[in-house]
Amino acid sequence: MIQTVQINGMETIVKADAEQASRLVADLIAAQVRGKADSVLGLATGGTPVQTYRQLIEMNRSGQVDLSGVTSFNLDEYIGLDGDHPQSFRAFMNEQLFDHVNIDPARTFVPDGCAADVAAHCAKYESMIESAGGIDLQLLGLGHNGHIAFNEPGSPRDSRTRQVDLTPETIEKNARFFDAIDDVPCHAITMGIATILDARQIVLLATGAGKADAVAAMLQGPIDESHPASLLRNHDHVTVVLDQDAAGGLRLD
Ligand SMILES: O=P(O)(O)OC[C@H]1O[C@](O)(CO)[C@@H](O)[C@@H]1O
Repeated sequence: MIQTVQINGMETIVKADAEQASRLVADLIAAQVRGKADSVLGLATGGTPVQTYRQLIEMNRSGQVDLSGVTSFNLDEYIGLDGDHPQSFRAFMNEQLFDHVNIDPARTFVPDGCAADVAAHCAKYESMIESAGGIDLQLLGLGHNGHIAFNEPGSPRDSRTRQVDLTPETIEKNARFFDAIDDVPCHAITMGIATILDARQIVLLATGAGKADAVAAMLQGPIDESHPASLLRNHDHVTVVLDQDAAGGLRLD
């Protein structure tokens, strides 16, 4: 089943399964880069984009997409983990994508979870994005509680890159990547809602039945800071890519 629908102004594409949804997202990223070799990509971590990154690796190896001119900025990083820590988002990105494609490592940026002056680092991250020309395409996952990046419920719509506290729910969900829940950092650096909304195009990928409620609230609930992903409806170029399970809570009439 392939279905493309407009839901409250958001182009929503429902694919049969997570693999097909991930392939479509890889195709959208590749199309962006083919159209503009020096594209600035905003990238995400978490379980959701892993298959998309595998597809991109394959496409890069087979010459279907050249990432040598691309600059990337990741959404977030745990406070207290340096880039060598196996559970840091920098290590995740290196393992899942950067080490396997021809992107220039010097042009891959992830917030520094061990920055001595976090506020100054966040301000610099914002100015680096601006100096790079802004983000052409921002890839997003979706938290079960509606978070985007680490913008938890209640995050202000005008928020920019900053230090945040993680909710107990997010810590619990992300504990699967750590040996023990007590190892999960309680704080992170994240791009803000306004930083994300500055991207020229946003592609949000959500898969699995566990995301169905968050997807329905994002697309068909109130636009409200209590569900940060709903604020994406204030952007005019968002593509939501779902598998059937993640679309299961939508009213499609
Ligand atoms: O893709 P997952 O692992 O379900 O995570 C969803 C979201 O949660 C985060 O991992 C943060 O908790 C985001 O980076 C991601 O978009």
